[in-house]
Amino acid sequence: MQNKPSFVLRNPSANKGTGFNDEERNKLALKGLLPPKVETLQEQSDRALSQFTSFTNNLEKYIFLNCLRDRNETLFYYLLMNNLELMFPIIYTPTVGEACQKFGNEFRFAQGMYFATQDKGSIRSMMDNWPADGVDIIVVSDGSRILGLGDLGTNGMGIPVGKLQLYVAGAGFHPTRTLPVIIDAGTNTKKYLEDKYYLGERHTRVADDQYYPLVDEFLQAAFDKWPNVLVQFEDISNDHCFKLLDDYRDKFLCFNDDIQGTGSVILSGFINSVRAVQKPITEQRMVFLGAGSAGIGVADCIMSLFEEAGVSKEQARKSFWFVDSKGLITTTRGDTLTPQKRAYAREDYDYQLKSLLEVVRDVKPTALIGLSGIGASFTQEIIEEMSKHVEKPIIFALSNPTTNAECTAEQAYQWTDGRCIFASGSPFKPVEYKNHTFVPGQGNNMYIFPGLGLGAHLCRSKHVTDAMIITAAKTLSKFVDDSEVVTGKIYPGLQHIREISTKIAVRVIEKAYEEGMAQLTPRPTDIEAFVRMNQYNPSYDQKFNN
Ligand SMILES: NC(=O)C1=CN([C@@H]2O[C@H](COP(=O)(O)OP(=O)(O)OC[C@H]3O[C@@H](n4cnc5c(N)ncnc54)[C@H](OP(=O)(O)O)[C@@H]3O)[C@@H](O)[C@H]2O)C=CC1
Ligand SMILES: CC(=O)C(=O)O
Ligand SMILES: [Mg+2]
Repeated sequence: MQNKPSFVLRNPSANKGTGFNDEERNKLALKGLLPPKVETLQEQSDRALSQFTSFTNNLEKYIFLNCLRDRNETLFYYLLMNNLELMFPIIYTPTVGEACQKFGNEFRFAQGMYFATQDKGSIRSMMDNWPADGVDIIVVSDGSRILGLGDLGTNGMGIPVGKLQLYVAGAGFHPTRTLPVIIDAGTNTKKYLEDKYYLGERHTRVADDQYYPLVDEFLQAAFDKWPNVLVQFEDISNDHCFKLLDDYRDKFLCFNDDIQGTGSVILSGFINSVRAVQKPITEQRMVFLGAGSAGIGVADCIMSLFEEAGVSKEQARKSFWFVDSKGLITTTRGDTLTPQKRAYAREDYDYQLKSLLEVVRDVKPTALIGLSGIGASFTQEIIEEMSKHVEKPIIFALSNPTTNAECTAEQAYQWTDGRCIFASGSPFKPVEYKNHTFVPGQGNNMYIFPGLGLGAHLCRSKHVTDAMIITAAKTLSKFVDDSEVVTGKIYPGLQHIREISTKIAVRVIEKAYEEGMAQLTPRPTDIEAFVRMNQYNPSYDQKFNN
């Protein structure tokens, strides 16, 4: 079967289905294997869209799209790129969360690679099994913190798969050169260990003395096999993700999306919020609910605004209040803080504040940033309390998926009487309130990582630096003009993601040359043209050079 030319119909990267023309059908011995009509990509896409919309259930839509991708990659990306706003919430948050939770039950075919504890010592040779010629980008998770849904073990594979689909549609990585990876170090979620359909190794998570060598072997193998690859760490619990980033960020081309990608996208939203409320960063009092990878990553990025305003780090830290599962993080709380929390722990509290409401009463924040994974934690009482003291409250309910959002868009607009600047991690529909339509922004790292990754990869950057993360944020913020910002719009529409990613990639490449990180020589004379030339666009006559 594999040797027959008609096998092309079973190869998603080569398959055109009814798009094969008569000449191709003759040459590839496809005559009789397809219905007579030769269709254009647009005609195929119209049919696929009508099939997609016929499903009433989002998980079925997710399965439909992934099965389509497995049949005809070009058609899948063509459809996706022409229906971004309709389909991103399916292949990505929120539906991807449900798909991960039900991964074992809904499994149909394998995507990506799995490296489990039993594979220790063999990872490099296993990589030779990957069928594609080369790999430019890997998204790797160990499934330990999937969105706000907790430890899903190998069920987390939906996240690297979805993020890479965004890398292709959003930035233009070539689909055949992307590799989703799960490091299977076990799961501590009893439900999955007892689920007969669970597909991972059936044991609790291994200890650090097994975990770190496993990840190290994976990284060494990946960079040995694909020296120009970029590795994105994704949804890895905070007991490991900070150390992994510290250990490898100056060794390999890699970054952590939840720390740095989220930091960048929320910095961008914050830059525009400051424009919208017309109060400088130095007058902002920010309360964070959640001091994990995302919360700390965001604060570290927002710190750059203080630095630019000439404020010392020590002084700037006084504008941040962090609340975790034990309450306000202070140096006097009596527990041992991680280095990341210690950096933002308040030194000026000789009393303890246990709840977010108490903190909001005490601090009178101008901005409330939710990265806790705890749905509905911004209650009416909390938001109304905040609104008493600030004309235009900045409310970011950033946890994913939608069920884990700290509040909904509708609640935020209603409880602030339409005065807030609102963003969420998963999309909310526009809200009608008092004869006004409010369009909530989606503060999600999907606006950053595709362009950041493309830029860093194309110029063969040695590493991903903080300056690149900040540049990406600023580039994104400029996609919203002053007339939009005054209406409370802080993020551009998703339909512009290609253009945004292209500009981010250009700025990242420029930064990489400025910092001496770019290894591509000679430097392209026209960087934007160089980026555009290397972007994948789904078409049946696509010629790809990289
Ligand atoms: N919009 C976006 O682009 C992104 C959104 N996210 C979302 O942010 C959320 C958090 O992600 P991440 O930071 O990586 O997760 P972490 O597990 O690293 O951090 C979660 C934080 O929330 C705190 N927390 C948990 N429960 C409570 C509670 N009841 N009250 C107060 N604080 C609590 C934890 O406290 P403690 O430290 O005490 O355990 C911890 O500090 C997820 O839902 C994720 O989907 C993440 C990345 C990007
Ligand atoms: C968006 C994302 O990366 C997360 O929720 O983890
Ligand atoms: Mg994530």
